[in-house]
Amino acid sequence: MPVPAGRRDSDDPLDEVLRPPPDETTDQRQIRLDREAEAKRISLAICQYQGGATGTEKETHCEALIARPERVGCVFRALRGPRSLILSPTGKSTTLRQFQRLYTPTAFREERILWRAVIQLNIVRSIRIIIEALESPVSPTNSPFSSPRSRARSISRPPPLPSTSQQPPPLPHSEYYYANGSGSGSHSPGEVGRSLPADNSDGDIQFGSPPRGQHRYHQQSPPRARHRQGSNYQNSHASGSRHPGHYRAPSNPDSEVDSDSDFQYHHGSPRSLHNSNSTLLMLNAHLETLKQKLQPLKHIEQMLIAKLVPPNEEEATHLAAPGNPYISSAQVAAGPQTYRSQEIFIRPGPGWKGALSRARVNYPGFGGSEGSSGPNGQRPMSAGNTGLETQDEPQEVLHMLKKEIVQLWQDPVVKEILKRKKIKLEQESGFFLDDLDRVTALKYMPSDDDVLKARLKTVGVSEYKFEMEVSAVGASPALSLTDLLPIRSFTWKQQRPTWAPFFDDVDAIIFLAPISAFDQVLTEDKTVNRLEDSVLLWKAVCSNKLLANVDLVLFLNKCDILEKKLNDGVRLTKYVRTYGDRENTLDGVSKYLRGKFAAIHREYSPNPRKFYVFCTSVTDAATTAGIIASVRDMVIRQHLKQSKLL
Ligand SMILES: Nc1nc2c(ncn2[C@@H]2O[C@H](COP(=O)(O)OP(=O)(O)OP(=O)(O)O)[C@@H](O)[C@H]2O)c(=O)[nH]1
Ligand SMILES: [Mg+2]
Repeated sequence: MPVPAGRRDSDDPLDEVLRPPPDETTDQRQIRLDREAEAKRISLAICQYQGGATGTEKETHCEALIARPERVGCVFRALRGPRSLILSPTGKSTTLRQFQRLYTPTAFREERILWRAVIQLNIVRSIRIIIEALESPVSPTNSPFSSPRSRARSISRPPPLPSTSQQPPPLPHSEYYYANGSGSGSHSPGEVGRSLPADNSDGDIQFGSPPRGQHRYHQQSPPRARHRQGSNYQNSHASGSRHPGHYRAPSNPDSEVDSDSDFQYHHGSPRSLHNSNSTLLMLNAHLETLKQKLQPLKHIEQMLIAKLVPPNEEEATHLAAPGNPYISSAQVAAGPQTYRSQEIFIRPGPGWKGALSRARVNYPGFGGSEGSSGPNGQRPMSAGNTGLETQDEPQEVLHMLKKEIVQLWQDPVVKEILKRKKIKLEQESGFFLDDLDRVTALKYMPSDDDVLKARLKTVGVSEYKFEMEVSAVGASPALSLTDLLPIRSFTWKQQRPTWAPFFDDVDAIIFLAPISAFDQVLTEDKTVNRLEDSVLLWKAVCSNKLLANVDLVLFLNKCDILEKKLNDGVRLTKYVRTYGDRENTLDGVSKYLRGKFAAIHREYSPNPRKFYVFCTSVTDAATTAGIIASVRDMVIRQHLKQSKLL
């Protein structure tokens, strides 16, 4: 029996839904056919990409898509698109930038100039941290935390909730659509590691830790240099004092804690380091002069903050204590804080970029004879006009002070003090002091890697919808990614009810565990090892019933920093007792941790589900592109499966 036009001879119940309406007009028919053609194009694009890979699973997937393009079109258009959530204490925004690089390479390239202000701010921050370190005394003793001699604590016992009555404010939610454009992107499938080493079959992992409540704060007289008049860098708060109120700021946030902390000379005695720091600063007139010369950076910092924070934002400074975005600058002002314990933050979304674009046109000379301004005085965002010619005072000042910045950073006394204070700027976010020649050049244009390395804290929940640029290679359907607040294992329970709506309809969770942080403690609770916190959080995510059917993608992140640390001789076993005497290499450590995380997933997941794990350095554009493409594929595949189309 012939099948009527627009009908399919099938007993598939979806055909009923997809069938064109019997009273379809010619115009409606045309619209439908156009949509189907577009859906087919997208499907084929996915398959072209996937066709580049091997594996029957992918081939089957492609065949299924090609066989039913109109159905796929229905999913992409009528239903919600693929969605995933990024959960992590750190690395979320960088991962989002990687997705942007892949999906909208032209937009990514055009926005690079806007990141110059962030990089300038990162440089200024590094300098101010150094100066603060010079001005504050060095604590003679350190926490015994993580000593091999301290007692071991199993991660199965969660840390107590912090004694805070502060409630998070309502979470702002914004949606950010990356516009279509033209450009290209390439990607290759990354490794999906599901095999586990036999000796890592259980999730038991033990960290060294001090007895609870043992925090030592040392209030010392500030060195005389801090009281010099005229220094804009004076910090009126003694570093390391106990903080009133809810927030207990450590004396040395983000510091690594090492029980073998005694200061030792390795290369003889540089200058006069044998006495106290105040003596040191007094004797070191050279550093004092440098400090004075670098004073304009304070003004530059204020300028940059004003540029980055949209004018309609209430908070003028947006200084937040790390890990605790709810500490406002007003609260910060009320209690002693070190400069280092605070960080500029922005709300997620395009706001700050808009503010920055507008700020650029306010510079004298811009939009004049160069003819570079757009129709409304806006700087046109085209690759041809990058804004590099625009007068940029912060860049000029950094360029002018490059020599002094280099001298400060390379000064042996500075190096020793930083070492003594366990401040490893080169391992911290937004570190550009080793690239000063390049990044302080007057016509400096940030590279892709610079944009990924730049640090700009975001506070709030944001959903980003990535739509592939038309000409991007390997086009795929729009993908939504939600960036949640920075989370800690102890805030998970508190904030989970607020996040529950975001868990709904999610196809995958991308979880980033910064495994390089095995020798660091949380800023909020110096008794909790950062790796331990990630493990606890992972356990909570795996066991969450709302997420029981959601695929999990685990990024064991910051492998580049991990490798450097291991090569520097920092031993994992000192902090993770269960590591025993295994090889202290990137390969050994990542295999071990991969096994532990996988075992927790197996043990705690309410239902069986897919689990993918990658060792990543998400700041590395080259290695991450393939992984991101694979993740995108998985999310799309899971989405189709959830929609019962695969
Ligand atoms: N070296 C290195 N740096 C990384 C890696 N991943 C992230 N970073 C850096 O770590 C810093 C923090 O990363 P973000 O992506 O801003 O972290 P986030 O999760 O968005 O943090 P919040 O905005 O505070 O919630 C950035 O400067 C990144 O460049 C990595 O794999 N290697
Ligand atoms: Mg962020």
